[in-house]
Order: sequence, then structure tokens, then C-alpha cells
Amino acid sequence: MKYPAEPFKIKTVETIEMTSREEREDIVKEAGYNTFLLPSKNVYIDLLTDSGTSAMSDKQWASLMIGDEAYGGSENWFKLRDAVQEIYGFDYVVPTHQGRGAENLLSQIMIEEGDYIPGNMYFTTTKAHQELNGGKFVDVIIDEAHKPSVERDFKGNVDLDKYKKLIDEVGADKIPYICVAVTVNMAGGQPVSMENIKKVKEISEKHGIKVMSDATRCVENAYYIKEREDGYQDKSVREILKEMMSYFDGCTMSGKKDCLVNIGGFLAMNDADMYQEATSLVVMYEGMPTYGGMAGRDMEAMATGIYESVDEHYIEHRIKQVRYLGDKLAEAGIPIIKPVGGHAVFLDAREFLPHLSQDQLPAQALAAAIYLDSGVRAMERGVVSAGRDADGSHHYPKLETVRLTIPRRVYTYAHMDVVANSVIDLYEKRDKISGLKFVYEPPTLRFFTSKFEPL
Ligand SMILES: Cc1ncc(COP(=O)(O)O)c(/C=N/[C@@H](Cc2ccccc2)C(=O)O)c1O
Repeated sequence: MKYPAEPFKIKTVETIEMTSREEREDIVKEAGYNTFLLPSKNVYIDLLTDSGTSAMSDKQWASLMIGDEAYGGSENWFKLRDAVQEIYGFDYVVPTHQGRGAENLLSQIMIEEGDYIPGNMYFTTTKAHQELNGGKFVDVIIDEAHKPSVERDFKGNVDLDKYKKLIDEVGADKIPYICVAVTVNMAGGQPVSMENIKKVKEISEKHGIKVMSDATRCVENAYYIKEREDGYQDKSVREILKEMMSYFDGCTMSGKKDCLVNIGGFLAMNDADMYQEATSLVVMYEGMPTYGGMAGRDMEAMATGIYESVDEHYIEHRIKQVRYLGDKLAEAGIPIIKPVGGHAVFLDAREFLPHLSQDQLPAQALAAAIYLDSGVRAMERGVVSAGRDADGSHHYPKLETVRLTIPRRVYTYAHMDVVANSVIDLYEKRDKISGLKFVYEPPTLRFFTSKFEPL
């Protein structure tokens, strides 16, 4: 079915309020035209992120009642460890409070000053932790990933020639690992094919380079392999996911996405020595290696969510609900990144607002305009998110986008219609949208807390 009905019935509801246009003008000004700084109570449909915003199932809520809050050896820890071993296939698991906790551990363990970390397009926190430990991120994604209107089945793929060229240039001994994100968030939630993962593994093994994954949205990636890659149509998403992860030496996981929980994450690996290092480090940052910054109840909920995330009906609806919104916008001629990704529809702000240069912060301006128009909250994924280069100038990314990020099991198709209608109405009066300028800019990860004013 092109757009399947929600494979769940609603048992608990959380009412959402609609503000007036006049109220939103004051609210967005108070938030410095930064959607991260909007009070949740003033947001009608919240598409800021799919991180930590999923609806938990009744079974997950029941998990909270069997939280074993023992400081060491919590029963919930063993359930989480077993779930990771069974669904992803890694031998060792170190729990962390969320993805950044795992990125911190991995970067400290694997990276030395002057190392190079190739990856399929940057992600803000991943790159920040790599650089914090003296590493230099090198983008080895295929060129098409930086071209919004170019359609490819697997736009998240690694460009194998770029990867091999980097190895030849800097030497394999300066590359502790390649980080393959599945899917690629900043490219528009674009997947990586199984064939590409296998080839990356082959090249890496030849040079003694480890292959790590940012597995944050790996179930969505597995669904695209089932849908688009020859030889996988008759396999279950669960089987595809297991095969996919078998080519990695380990992964960082933000459980707040595909694992369907509000908090949680882990670092997984197959190497016993690396596990030993990680367990001695985790106590510094997250707590015992049997809770890693999570309560027992959260570990239980995550173990349950891991099993639910590979349910065929759940993941089919998840992907196709996002596609529904993307298709509606594309049919109306709205410029979006194509093909539609797994977790969000990305508006091409450069095409949407051709009268604004990147210095006028088009994606930030468009996100603020959408909130003003309809109370829908989106996220800027352009020059503001990209930050500044070492010489202090803006880092101008090729992609200047606004991300409409769909939480899992939260909204219905009717909400998608509200979002689509608002964006389409705004597009018709897009020339009225003015640019923004910084009035406050923090030194790192500026998109979270910067404040702006209309030009
Ligand atoms: C591919 C990938 N890898 C790691 C992480 C970190 O995981 P965590 O520490 O948040 O659990 C994330 C988090 N993505 C969230 C939240 C976010 C984070 C930074 C800037 C904007 C938004 C988002 O995309 O909305 C991710 O997408």
C-alpha cells in the first residue's frame, strides 16, 4: 500500500494548543527567531527532531514498572545487552545516556592527534567529538548527496575512490576508522546500500582500518535496502539489519531515534580490548558499565523498543508517512531534497528563497517563517548548523535546508496535511520572507542557542 494506515490505535493522548499569529510574532521574537528556543507549549506540530520524541508503546511504558535500579548488575542491563546482541549482532555493549555519550567514548578510544576520520557527510556532534580528540573529519560521500534535486536510490553511499584516495594521501596508519552513517542525516536521511557497505569493509580490511557505523537510523536504512536493492525484497528488515551490521566492527547508537525511546544510547563493538577500554572510560562520563547514564527502567524500555523497531508494519508506516508529506510537497512544486529520506522531508531553502544569499541565513529565516505561519516547528540545517571554519569564516555547506522531522508513532496523516498546506501557502508568498542576522552566537554548535533578528 502506498500510504498504510497507522499500525496502532491510540490509548493516551497529549493535547496540543494552537496559538494566534499575533501571539507567535511575540513568541518567535522572544526566541530570537531560533526554533530550538521556542517553548514547547507554544508549538502546534513539533517537527524539530525525531530524537527522543517517539511515542512509546504500552509494552514500553510497562517496562518502566520493572526498572531494577540496582547500582550494579541491573536486570534491565542484561535485557538491553541481549537485545543489542540479538538484533544488531555485536558481542559487546556499553550503555550511554544518548548518542553523544557513545561518540565521546569512541573518539577518545580510537582517535589520536593528527588522525583523519573519513565519513559519509558530517554530522554536527560526531564531527565535534572527532575534532575534540584531534581528528580531522574528511567527507567521502558521493557527490550526488550534495545535490538536492538529483535522485539516487542510495544517496548516502561512500565514494570508494575518494576513500581510497584519502588512504593513499595520508596513509592507513593515520586513519583509525571510517564512520559510515546509516542513514545520512544531513544529506536528507539518505540510505547506504548493502553493496556499498561491503565494499567499504573490503577496502578497510585490506588496509587494517576499522569500520564503525553511526547506527542511529539503521532500521530505516535496512528498510530502504529491502525496498530498493536487488536480492533483498524477500528478506525481513530484521534479517537485513543483522547482515548490514555484520560488516561493521562496531557502532555508536542514539537510542532516541530508531530504538523508540526518549533517552538512551550505546557503543557496541566486537573487539574485547576495545570493550575493556570503553568500560574503564564509561565510568568517568556515564556511570557503571551496567547502566551508562540510564535508569534501569530506561534500559528496559530501550530493550523493548529495539525489538519493536524491526516490526515490518511499524517501519513500513514510519517510512511511508514521511514519504506522504514529501510527495504532497513535491506535487505542489515545493523544492525538497529527493528522494524523500527516512526520518524527515528537507526543504531546499536556497531554491525556496532564491532572493536570499547564504549570509542572509535562508534556512534559519524559512524555519522561523513556517513557525510564524502555522505554529509548526522545523529545524535549520544550513549555514548556521555548519558553523565556522578554523579561519573564523562561515562554513558554507552546499545543502541549505529546513528539516521537517517526523517523530515516530506520534502524528497522523492529518497532521502531515496541515504541515504541507502551511508550507505550500508560504511558498506562494515566499518573496515576502526576509533574511536574518546573528545578534548572539556561541562558540560551538551555535545552532542550538544562537539568536537572530530580521534584516
Ligand atoms: C546521525 C546522528 N548521530 C548522532 C546524533 C547524536 O545523538 P544524541 O546525542 O542526540 O542522542 C544524532 C542526533 N541527532 C538529533 C539531535 C541533534 C543533535 C545535534 C544537532 C541537532 C540535532 C537530530 O538530528 O535532531 C544524529 O542524528
